[in-house]
Amino acid sequence: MPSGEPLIHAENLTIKFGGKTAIQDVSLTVHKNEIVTLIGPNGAGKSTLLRALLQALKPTQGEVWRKHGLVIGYVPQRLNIDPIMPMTVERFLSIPDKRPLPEREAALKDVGAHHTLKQAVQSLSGGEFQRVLLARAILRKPDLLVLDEPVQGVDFQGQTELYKLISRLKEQVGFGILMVSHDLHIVMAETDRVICINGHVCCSGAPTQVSDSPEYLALFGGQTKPGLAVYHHLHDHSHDCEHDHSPPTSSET
Ligand SMILES: Nc1ncnc2c1ncn2[C@@H]1O[C@H](COP(=O)(O)OP(=O)(O)OP(=O)(O)O)[C@@H](O)[C@H]1O
Repeated sequence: MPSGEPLIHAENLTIKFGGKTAIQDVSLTVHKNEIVTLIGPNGAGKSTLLRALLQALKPTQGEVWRKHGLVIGYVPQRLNIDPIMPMTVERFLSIPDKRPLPEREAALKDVGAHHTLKQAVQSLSGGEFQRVLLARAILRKPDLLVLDEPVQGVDFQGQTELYKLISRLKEQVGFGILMVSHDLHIVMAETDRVICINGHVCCSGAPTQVSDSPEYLALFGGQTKPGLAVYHHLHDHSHDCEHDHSPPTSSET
């Protein structure tokens, strides 16, 4: 059981786009000092859920509760930087909130990317860019970090390093962390709780519980090269859970 205070709680969230149900009856809580990882196939509703938690999207049903005064640092899945207009990391870190330079430098040091300060954002490697995005998020001094696939485009070695870094930041600062990942194997070691969604919550629990479960083995048992395979939740297995596991369809309105 998580020992930290609850930071954010989603209660029975259902989100529909027109007649199409993206997520149905999804509940989750993230506490201080824990890492919760959301996994699920493409189109499972992970980003939709994050958007609702970030209050960028109003749920069709259900509610989001946040701790009073909660500050969230968000690392988006994609960020398009204009390739024509060079922008240094130093300047990038002052958007949208301008923090004093020493704070920006300290955030970059925290994520091991201080050397990039004067570099153009467009010239960074995938791993460096993810670290800079992380620095920008922690500059807000958040209680909760929300990371939508934080290692996208980063090689295997870099992914492991980034997850270790995220975990270290959690230990140092006591953030609550909610992240989306496709690569369960690598993220496992650094995660306190895994929630598998495919329109609804399929399974959840501590990584060891999940990884020992028949559901998990049916899904991941055959993967011998962690991190190299993209996770696909095929749903060609059975769960112990009693609810329906088919993805939501437009008829589920
Ligand atoms: N603004 C929108 N309008 C209509 N449908 C949407 C909208 N946003 C998301 N959807 C649909 O909701 C479903 C869930 O999408 P979402 O992006 O949340 O999935 P995801 O799990 O984050 O996928 P991925 O792993 O590919 O990023 C998809 O079927 C998607 O097409």
